[in-house]
Amino acid sequence: MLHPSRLARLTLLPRSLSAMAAPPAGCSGQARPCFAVEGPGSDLVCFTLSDSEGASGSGRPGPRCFVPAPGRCYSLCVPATPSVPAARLHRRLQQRLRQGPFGRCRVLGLLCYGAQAALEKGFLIQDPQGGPETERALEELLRGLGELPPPLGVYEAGELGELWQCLWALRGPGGRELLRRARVVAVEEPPLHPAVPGLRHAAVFHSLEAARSVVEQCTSLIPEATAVLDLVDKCPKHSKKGEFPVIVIEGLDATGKTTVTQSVKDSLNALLLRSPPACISQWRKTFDDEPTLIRRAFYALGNYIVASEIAKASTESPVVVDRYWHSTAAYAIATEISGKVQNLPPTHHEVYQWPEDLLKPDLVLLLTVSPEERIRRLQGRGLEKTEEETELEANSLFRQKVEESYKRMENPGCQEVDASPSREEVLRTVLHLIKKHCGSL
Ligand SMILES: Nc1ncnc2c1ncn2[C@@H]1O[C@H](COP(=O)(O)OP(=O)(O)O)[C@@H](O)[C@H]1O
Ligand SMILES: Nc1ccn([C@@H]2O[C@H](COP(=O)(O)OP(=O)(O)O)[C@@H](O)[C@H]2O)c(=O)n1
Repeated sequence: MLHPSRLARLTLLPRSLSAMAAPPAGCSGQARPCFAVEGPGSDLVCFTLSDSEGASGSGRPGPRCFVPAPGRCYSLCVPATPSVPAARLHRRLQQRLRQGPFGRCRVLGLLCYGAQAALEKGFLIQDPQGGPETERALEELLRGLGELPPPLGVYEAGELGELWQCLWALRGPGGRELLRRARVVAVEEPPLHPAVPGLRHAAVFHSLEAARSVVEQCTSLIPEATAVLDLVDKCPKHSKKGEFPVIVIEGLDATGKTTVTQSVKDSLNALLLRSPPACISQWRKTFDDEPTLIRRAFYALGNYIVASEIAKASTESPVVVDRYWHSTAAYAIATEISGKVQNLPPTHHEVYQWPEDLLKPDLVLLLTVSPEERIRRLQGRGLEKTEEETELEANSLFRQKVEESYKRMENPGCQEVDASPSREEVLRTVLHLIKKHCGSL
């Protein structure tokens, strides 16, 4: 359970995060918070709250589709502060909303700007049947979080067809207080996806220290976190590359990375490494089940461990690496940015830049195949699919966002290789590029 004093602290944003707290341009100047509902389609549906009474008040009519007639609609949000307790609270709510009385509801991701324009993350819960059960269950869920539970938003249609939000603070056993009642008014989708400004704090880590401090916050909650930190701390800091070339192979699952890295290893007499490294692979499942903040910090630390392995190995032979920082960043960006490819951070954005303290490879090759060929290869391989792989298959938008994020990476960027031809031809192309970029081997 989250201690109330901790919950209160979560609402205070550190100064460095003030940029992340700014409401999107489409919502600036609004006294009331803005909301953006994510999915299930590729568009964000954005709305804000207005003081004006009645259906003829300012702004476009509220997004009525939120409240399924004759059903009801609710929202709950928690601070998006990139802290382990906040991330775990969000995850806990997400898991609870998949169970029991919420089974009949549609649950959509919600991003909003709360007090002092601080970004909050939460859920819009659409109950198609209405009735008191869902509201009762939500209250119970929130009260179970401690003495200062996040408020509950209840949406209802007015007599003139307008949409209202009532925000309730839950007090004492069974008590509640109306914090505000305001009209819901649709606004334009902001030019920048609301999750973009926070990416560098919540999902894409640009220094060992940033990732390390997240995993350090987990040591009392996740026993494996201490073991990961022990391994990281044993690695020399600021590893430097040896004289032999270091080649990274990136790409979506089943694009041929394992096949190519193995053949390059044999052809060049190279050492083959992979990220995450074998020494932390046994804890992958544990961290994959954690919220983004923790999961991505784990993979980021894996890259620093691999960096020290690369540094050592590249003094003796060429090194080929199966996935590295670009994978960690591209998957993190694609999972955090909902909706269409256009919602990704713009090209040259800071999230696409290589971390200054991480050993840089000489060459990064991005293997690409058509979605159809990828699925054929996945099926041919016949291995059990991970949750993320299943999502990739189901969600071609997600796949496009991962691939586009890879392509936007800079310093070093990824050089694309069409991996659709035969294994032999792909290997020839890859060896040719290595020779061109890294000289004679
Ligand atoms: N060029 C290729 N043509 C046809 N099949 C390929 C080719 N490269 C790899 N495969 C097959 O596709 C599947 C996925 O390849 P793999 O190297 O395991 O991809 P990844 O490591 O990127 O997940 C494997 O069954 C592999 O044998
Ligand atoms: N360097 C890395 C490697 C993997 N990952 C994560 O691990 C997943 C893929 O790993 P995997 O071992 O299944 O990769 P393949 O076997 O498909 O090459 C991605 O979806 C990423 O979420 C990461 O974040 N950073």
